[in-house]
Amino acid sequence: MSVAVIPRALTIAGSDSGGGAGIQADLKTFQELGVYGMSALTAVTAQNTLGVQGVYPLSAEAAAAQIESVGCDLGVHALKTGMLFNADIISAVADKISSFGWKNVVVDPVMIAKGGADLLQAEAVTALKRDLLPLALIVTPNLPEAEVLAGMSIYSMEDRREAAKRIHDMGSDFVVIKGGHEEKEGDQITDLIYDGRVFTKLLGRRVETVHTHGTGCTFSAAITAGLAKGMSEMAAITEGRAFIQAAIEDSLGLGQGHGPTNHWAYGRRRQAVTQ
Ligand SMILES: Nc1ncnc2c1ncn2[C@@H]1O[C@H](COP(=O)(O)OP(=O)(O)OP(=O)(O)O)[C@@H](O)[C@H]1O
Ligand SMILES: Cc1ncc(CO)c(N)n1
Repeated sequence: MSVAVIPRALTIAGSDSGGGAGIQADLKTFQELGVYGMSALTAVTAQNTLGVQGVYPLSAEAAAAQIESVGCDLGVHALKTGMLFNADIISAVADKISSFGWKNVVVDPVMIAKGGADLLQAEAVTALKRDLLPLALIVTPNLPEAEVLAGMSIYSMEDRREAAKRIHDMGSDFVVIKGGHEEKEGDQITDLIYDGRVFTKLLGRRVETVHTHGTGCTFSAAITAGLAKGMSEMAAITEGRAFIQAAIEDSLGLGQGHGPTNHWAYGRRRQAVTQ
C-alpha cells in the first residue's frame, strides 16, 4: 500500500500580531489549501489593522537555524519568503535555500506595509536582488516594489512589461507584477505575468474595500501551496489569484482600519459547489 505524500510548505517571513499578513496569513492559507505549513520567523511586528506599532527583527542566525531544523527533518516541497527586513537575514536565507537545493521558491519582495512602515531596510534591496532573486522560481512584486527592483517609474502597461523584463533578468523564472496598487480606472485589476517569453494578463474584479491587509502575503502563500502540491507555475498562480479574490470579496470586517481578508472564503465556496 502506498503512503500518500503530505505536501509541505515553509514560509520564511515576519509575524503579524494582527493575524492578517505575515506568517499568520501564510499558515492559514497553506492549511486551507491542504498543505502542511512550517515557518521560519525573521522578525516580530506589533501590528494591527491601523498600522505597525513596532518591528523587532531576529538575528540572521535565528532565521537560519529555523530553516535548518525544518529542512533537515520534515522536508520542504515549496517555500515562500516574505518580510526579511535586513541584508544579513537575506544572505542567511539565500545560503540555506542554496545548500538545500530548493527550487520551488516564491519570493514576495515585501518592502513597505500598507500603512507606510518599512519592512525592509533600504540598503537591503541590493542583497535581495543579488542573493535572493537568482534563486526564485516566482517573484511577486506589487507596483511600488517593481519600481524599486527595476529602478524605473511605472505609469503604463508598457512600463510594466519593461519592469517585468528587468526583474526577470535578475534571475527569477516567473515575474508576477500585482495590480493592487493600480490607479483606480474601471472595475478590473490586472496582474501581469512574465515567464521570459510570454506576457499573460490575469484579470480580476476590483473589490471596493479597505480590507486589503495581507493580500500580497496571502496571494504568494496560495501560489506556494500550489507548487507544494505539484501544480505548474501558471496553475498555481491562477489558483492563488482565485484564492485572494474570494478572500477579499468575503472579508471579515475586523478592526478599525485596513482589516484582514477571509482565508476561509475560497474553501467554503468550493465546498458549497460540491454539496
Ligand atoms: N481591491 C482588490 N480587489 C480585487 N483584487 C485585489 C484588490 N487589491 C488587491 N488585489 C489582488 O490581491 C493580490 C495582491 O496584490 P497587492 O498589490 O494588493 O499586493 P501587496 O501590495 O503586496 O499586498 P500587502 O502588502 O498588503 O500584502 C493581487 O492578485 C491583486 O490583484
Ligand atoms: C509581518 C508582515 N509581513 C508582510 C506584510 C505586508 O503585508 C505585513 N504587513 N506584515
